[in-house]
Amino acid sequence: MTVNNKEFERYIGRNQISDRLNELAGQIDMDYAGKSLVMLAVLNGAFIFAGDLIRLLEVDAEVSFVKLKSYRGTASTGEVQTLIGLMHELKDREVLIVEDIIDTGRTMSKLLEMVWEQSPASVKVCTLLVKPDVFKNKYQLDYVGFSIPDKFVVGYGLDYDELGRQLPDIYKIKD
Ligand SMILES: O=P(O)(O)OC[C@H]1O[C@H](OP(=O)(O)OP(=O)(O)O)[C@H](O)[C@@H]1O
Ligand SMILES: Nc1nc2[nH]cnc2c(=O)[nH]1
Repeated sequence: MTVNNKEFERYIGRNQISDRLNELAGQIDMDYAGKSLVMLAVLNGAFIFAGDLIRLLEVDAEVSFVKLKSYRGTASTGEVQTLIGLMHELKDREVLIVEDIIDTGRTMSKLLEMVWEQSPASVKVCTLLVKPDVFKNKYQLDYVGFSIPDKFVVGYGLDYDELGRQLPDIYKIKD
């Protein structure tokens, strides 16, 4: 499979993603039983994951978005830009941040600071993917779909220079 002239191979299939989402939704429903949450999804990459996950939840869930950007091509720029900031009243709310991937952890670190400034009742992080060799457990991740090696991935919302987001499976770059 080619995206923008780079070769990728299938890595996590749609059925595996779907099974894992059901498990994550079950855990979230249990943890937030009797409460309502605000799902804060990080654009662009998390739009598909957040859309699929929210439809599996039984607890009351509002949805809100921020748009942050740090990647260019297949590498982090080291700088996290806020393209759309927080729009939702988060004071005293139970906030569940939803990301497609945590790599260096810089994007999430910046977002956690932005969210805690709003005095929410609680903040938890749900990410579909994490690269533990890069992230090195810098802070707590409450819900993780899959831990993956330090390889660039696309599909299921994740892009390579904006292409590949529409792929239903997740692909990793060929060595
Ligand atoms: O842990 P980090 O090293 O900060 O990387 C993770 C971030 O990188 C990706 O976003 P990207 O900057 O590619 O923007 P996009 O979501 O619009 O594709 C991804 O969606 C995360 O937000
Ligand atoms: N598409 C994509 N975006 C990322 N952002 C941080 N890591 C990655 C990755 O492996 N793939």
